[in-house]
Amino acid sequence: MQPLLSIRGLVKRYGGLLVTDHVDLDILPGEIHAIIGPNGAGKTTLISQIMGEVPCDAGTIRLDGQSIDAFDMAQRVRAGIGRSYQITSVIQRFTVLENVVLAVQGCQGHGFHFWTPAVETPALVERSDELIGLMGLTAWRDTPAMSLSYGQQRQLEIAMALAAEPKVLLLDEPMAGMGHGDTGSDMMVDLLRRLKSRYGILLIEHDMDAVFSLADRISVLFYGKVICCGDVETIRRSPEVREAYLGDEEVPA
Ligand SMILES: Nc1ncnc2c1ncn2[C@@H]1O[C@H](COP(=O)(O)OP(=O)(O)OP(=O)(O)O)[C@@H](O)[C@H]1O
Repeated sequence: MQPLLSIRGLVKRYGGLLVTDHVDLDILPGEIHAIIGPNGAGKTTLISQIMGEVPCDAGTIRLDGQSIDAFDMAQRVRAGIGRSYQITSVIQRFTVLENVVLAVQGCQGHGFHFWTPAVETPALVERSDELIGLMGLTAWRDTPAMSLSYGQQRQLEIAMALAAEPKVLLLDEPMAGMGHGDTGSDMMVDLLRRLKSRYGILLIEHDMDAVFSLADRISVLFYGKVICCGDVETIRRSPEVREAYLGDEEVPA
């Protein structure tokens, strides 16, 4: 099966610091590939390189077989790479629908027609409702974002990232700020499981319960280097991974 995203020999240096150390990584269609690693291992930098926000010092990135190395960020988004941010891009006083409509409108290149509010443009509303449904927010469609729970705001962010119709979705800590096993985090796990049939997903997450229940494959990053890549069992059993990252932590069953 051809990978949706294929990374080879990716390098990033900040002065003498090798932050991304010749990373190879594939995301297959329908796969959640998680990246775990201690703070400062280089996870966010790697995502930023894939997105084109941080320039690479060496290596290649292919999307669906096509090199995107020369693409800027906007071209990468158009080619099919989507990202949700740790820092929210939601407009708090807008409703769920208004936020998603704005994202869809921006991605579809609709101009602003001041005489027709975007929320009254049927094609935009239809597509937005689909994304709102996909992210489990239909009951909150007309609720201002500021009245949503933290977890629902993260769901809204992902709905907005999906507006660009990505092939690959890069998720930077979608469970951040939610407690282990709270309803928001359980809900997000269910939603991501549903999304993976439609998108390849690269998941950065510190919540190990979530990672172990969702990931098809896990790459462990340590000082910028992938020290182990495999399925959940391989990662759980790897003495190298335990030593480097999991330590003596109780690994979820
Ligand atoms: N612009 C920069 N200039 C210099 N060093 C940087 C820069 N951005 C990141 N770094 C360094 O690169 C390393 C990797 O950082 P990065 O944020 O990618 O790690 P991370 O694994 O995402 O960490 P966390 O889990 O805490 O989010 C760190 O040592 C960080 O200090």
